[in-house]
This record gives sequence, C-alpha cells and structure tokens, in this order.
Amino acid sequence: MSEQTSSPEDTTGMRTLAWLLTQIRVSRPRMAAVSALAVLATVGTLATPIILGAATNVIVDGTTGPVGAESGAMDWDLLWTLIVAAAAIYLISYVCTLTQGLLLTTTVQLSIARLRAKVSELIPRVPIGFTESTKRGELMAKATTHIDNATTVLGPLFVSLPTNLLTAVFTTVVLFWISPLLAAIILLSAPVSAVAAMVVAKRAKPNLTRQWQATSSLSGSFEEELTARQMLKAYEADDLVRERFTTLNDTLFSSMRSAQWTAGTLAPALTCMNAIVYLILAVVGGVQVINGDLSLGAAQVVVVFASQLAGSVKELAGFLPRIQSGAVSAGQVRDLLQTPAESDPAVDAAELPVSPEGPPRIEFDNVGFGYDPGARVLHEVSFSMPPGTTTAIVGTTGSGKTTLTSLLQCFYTPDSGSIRINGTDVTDLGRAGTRSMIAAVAQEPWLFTGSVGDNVAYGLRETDDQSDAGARELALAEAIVDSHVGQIVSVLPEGLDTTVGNDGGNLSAGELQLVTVARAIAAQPRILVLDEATSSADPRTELLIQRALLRLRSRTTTLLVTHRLATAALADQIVVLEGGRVVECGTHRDLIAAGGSYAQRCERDRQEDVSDVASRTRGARRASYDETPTQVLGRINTTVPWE
Ligand SMILES: Nc1ncnc2c1ncn2[C@@H]1O[C@H](COP(=O)(O)OP(=O)(O)OP(=O)(O)O)[C@@H](O)[C@H]1O
Repeated sequence: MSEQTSSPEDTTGMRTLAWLLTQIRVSRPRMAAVSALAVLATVGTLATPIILGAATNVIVDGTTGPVGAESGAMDWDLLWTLIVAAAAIYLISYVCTLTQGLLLTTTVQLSIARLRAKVSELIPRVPIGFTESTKRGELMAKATTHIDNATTVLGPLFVSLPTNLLTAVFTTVVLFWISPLLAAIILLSAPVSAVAAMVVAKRAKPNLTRQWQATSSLSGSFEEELTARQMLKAYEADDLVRERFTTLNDTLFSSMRSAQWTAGTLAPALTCMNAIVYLILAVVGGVQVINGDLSLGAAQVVVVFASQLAGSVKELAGFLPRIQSGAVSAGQVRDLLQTPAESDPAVDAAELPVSPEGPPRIEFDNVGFGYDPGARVLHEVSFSMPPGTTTAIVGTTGSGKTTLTSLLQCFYTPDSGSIRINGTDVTDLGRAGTRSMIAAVAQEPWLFTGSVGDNVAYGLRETDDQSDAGARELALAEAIVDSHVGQIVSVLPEGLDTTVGNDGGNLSAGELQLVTVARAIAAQPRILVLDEATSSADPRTELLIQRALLRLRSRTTTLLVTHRLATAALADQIVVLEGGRVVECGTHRDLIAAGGSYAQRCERDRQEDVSDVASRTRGARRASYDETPTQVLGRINTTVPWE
C-alpha cells in the first residue's frame, strides 16, 4: 500500500485538502455562517480596544484635562455610553464565538461520520486481494485516527485563517492611522516572523509524515500481536515482538519529538521578538505621550493592537504545520478511499438464461490463474460438478485448492478459461449474482461478537416466506437442528444466548466450525463451499458435520476442500490437484483402482495408521479406504442416512 500522501507537486497538501472538502461535502452555508460568526466576533474584539481607548481619553480629559490643557469636567454620559457599548460588543462577541464553536464542532463531527460511512461502504467492495495484502492495523488507523486528524483542519481553515487575517490587516491599518512610527516599529518584526514560520513549516512536514506513518505501523503491530498472542507465547517470541515494537516506538517518538520541537521553536522565538518590540514601543510611545503627540487612549490602543497583531501572526505561523498535519492524514484517508472497488459488470438479468431451481451444475473449464503476473497457480483446470453432488478437492499444500474456491466465489477472476454455473459464466452472472447462490465455510472460522444464535441467524437470507419473524425463527431452528449446533449449545452456560467473540471466545475450534457450518446451512445455499471446514474437528464433531451436510445433499452442489482422505472418500467425486493441475478425477473406488497418486497417498496413510498403534485404538480417526462410505460411517458406530 502506498504511503504517498500527496503528489510531489502538492507540497503544501492543498490539493489533498481540496479533495477532503469535496469528500466531506461541507455545507457551504454552514461554513459561511461559521466564518461570518467568527469574523463578527473578531470585529468585536477589534472594536473594544478602540472604544476603551476613547473611554480612557474621556477619563483623562475629565480628570487632568487634555494633555497640555486645563482640567475639564468629566463627560459621564459619553463615558457610560462607551462602557455600555464595549460591554454590549463583548456580549455579542461571546454569543458569536459560542454559536460558531457549536456549529464548527457539529460540522467536524458530521464530516468524521461521513468519512467513516464512506470507509464502511467501501470495505465490503474492495477486492479480497487488497485486504489480504494490507495490515489490518494500518487500515484501522486510516479509518479512525487519520479521519479524526484530517477533519481538524476545518477549524484553522474556516475560523483561524479568516479571523487572523482580518485581525492582522485591521490592526495594521489602525496602527498606521494612529502612529506610523509605532506601526513601523511593530511591523519590523513581521517579515522575520513570516520567514521563521515558512522555515518551520518546511522542516516539520517530513517529520509529520513520518509521525503518521509510524502511528499506522504501530497500530498494525499491536493488532498483529494481539491476534497472535497464543502463538507468540508458544514460540516465546515476545522478545522479537518487543524488538519490533521498540523500533517502531522509537521512530514514532523521534518523529513526534522532531515535529513538535520544530513547530515548538516558533512560538518562543516569536514571543521573544515581541517582547523586544514591546520594549521599544513602550519607550517611543511614552515619549510621544509626554510630548503630546499621542493621547493616552491612543497609546493604549497601540499596545493592545500590537499584542493582537503579534497573536495573529503567531496563529498564522502555526497554521501551516496544523494544515500539513491534517493534509498528511487526509492523504492517508484518500489512499484508502481511492482503493478501486471490485468491478462488477452490469448484469442484465433479463438476458441471462433462466436457471432451473435447485442445485446447479458447475463446470471449471480450462481455468488458469495467478495472483501475480507470470506466476501461475492454476493451469487448465477442468472438471464438472453435477447438480446435487459433492466434489472433494485434495492435493498437497499450496496446490491451489483454496484458490479454486476463491475463483468460484468471484474473489478473483480467472486469467483464462471459465467457470460456469448452469452453463452461464460467473462473470456474466456478476459477483453479487454468483455469491447469492453460495454459502461458504472458510479454513479460518469467523464469528462476530454476539450470541451463538445471532451468528447462526446471520446466515439466514431474506426470502419471501421468511420475511416474518416466525418464519425466520423456524428456519433458524431448522439450521440449528440440521447442523447439530443444539448439541454444542446445550453445554454452553446460556445455550444459544451464549456470547462469543470474533475469535470464538469460549468455543473450541471444532465447536466454532460447527457454528459456521450452521450459519452456512441456515443460508439454504444452492452451492456450498467448504474449505477445510472440518480440519479442527475431532472425529465425532466431524461426523456431526458430515451428517449435517448429508441433509443438504439433495438441494446443494458442494465443493469440499480437504486434506483428510477419509472425508474426501465420502464425496461423489474427487479431484486431485498437484502444482495447480488436475492430475486425477473420479470416485474414491475409481482412483483406488487406478493406482495413481491418490491411491498411493491412501496407502501411505494406511501404513502410517498401521504402524501407529495409538491411531488404531482411536479407530474412528481414519477411514479404511477400501470401505464404502456407508461402511465408514457404520464403523464409526453411528447411524447415518446415506445413499
Ligand atoms: N493472496 C495471495 N497472494 C499471492 N499468492 C497467493 C495468495 N494466496 C495463495 N497464494 C499462493 O497460491 C498458491 C496456492 O495457494 P492455495 O491457498 O490455493 O493452496 P492450497 O492448496 O489451498 O494450500 P493449503 O492446502 O495449504 O490450504 C500458493 O503457492 C500460495 O502461496
């Protein structure tokens, strides 16, 4: 995944921010209101020093008289008018600031919610290859922290920028109007501040980028560590993990420190410069007041405006680093949101041949595929699955079994050849059309956090006759009975209401698989894909699963990936894959009779069983490959309806 956050020419991140604004669809009237209220409040804070300066002059005139003149009478009416006006302006400014703050907060939160919604809409549509090749923690950071940080640019953009620009311009004009000499002294520092701000922004940018990249990597590392907790303990790999963590943590620490230090040097430097300017101002201004060139009120306005101008310059100088930090995060969010979604060709249902009800015929016709160009995983794979039958795919590790199931589910598209369901190419059926027929149980069972019942009900598809709660409950009950989940939940403390986490929590691996099988059965699929669905199950649990699947036989065409030849032996046909090629295909009896690689593997397994006394006592663990499926099940001492 690219860590590039903005194009090389977009050094300030402005294009990225422009992109962000189009994505969050900030309401223009709302943001105009935010800016207008902020400007109004600023006008208030700029007007009050002038009014208070005038009030000071009224007091001076009323007590000592104008500089160089006789003491006069206090103009109480004017004084009170000025004081009330200043208080009213303060109050209005307060209300404006409060309203603007509330509006801005709502806008920021709305923007965050919108971006999250976009991410949540995108995730189900991204290609499986993308989620497989991206660290989950990094994705999480983009979907949470980066969204939050990106939207913090709204405040600086719509409030800080206009108000500080207004303050800077207004105070400069008024200062020149009051005393060009004092204004010139104050403004001497401006070019220095601007240059300092630019240098700081330039130096902070790479550190900010590094800081956010390190944050993402650290989240990814935490996620991996938590997921593989048990494994890490088993391999005593904590030191290795700690080492990786320390490296990432150090990178984050140093990049944050550099970014903060670079940005942090600006404020003290500007404060120091302002202190010097104040000193000069105090001396020159004092002399002007004593000489009668400046009223005391005007001097007071100069001091307050000098401070406000310095504050604005400081804010404007800090604006760039804040915007850059937001732009870096916006770039990360953009990377995520611009991930191309799975393209599904427009499917004209009317033009598709009418597919008969019931289990379909599936054909793999010369299918070739590779994840990476030039590295083929499957070569001219051809076999046909008659309706309502079970086809077992066996083969060595990495021979392409799971890849076949992924192609059938349209997670990837074959590079050559085609997969047809009832004669129609799955690409013509479309991803959604194909997947609507399929229920799959993957190698890694997955449950969401909730009750066992909810997890099974998750598989239920909304059909006309299931639209009411009663029918859904009935379908759920059927799935639970068919899948024998009832036997599992009976030992759980709260039965079907037992809460399980996404890692299975309190269920064993075999029980977990049973629940996922129940979920697949609840979906009443026309096609069932089982990828090592019984790999974690003990022989008894495996048998329960087999029995559940038998009940589905008449209404489902099943593709079963397994390493257990005993499980494969029960299928209607067995496809043997070696190095991505079909080397054998037939029934268990045919393949044993043919004496090919399947028969040799069966023989090897049998000899291993014979030499393994313990396995013989276990008995049920492996089937004898000369037995019929009925005999196999009979030997395991259970009555199963078969054939
Ligand atoms: N997402 C992927 N990206 C790149 N290569 C992959 C990906 N998934 C699998 N492969 C490669 O494709 C080949 C076939 O993998 P596949 O998972 O289909 O084998 P398999 O027969 O199911 O193996 P196993 O029995 O171990 O589950 C392997 O060499 C594997 O490394």
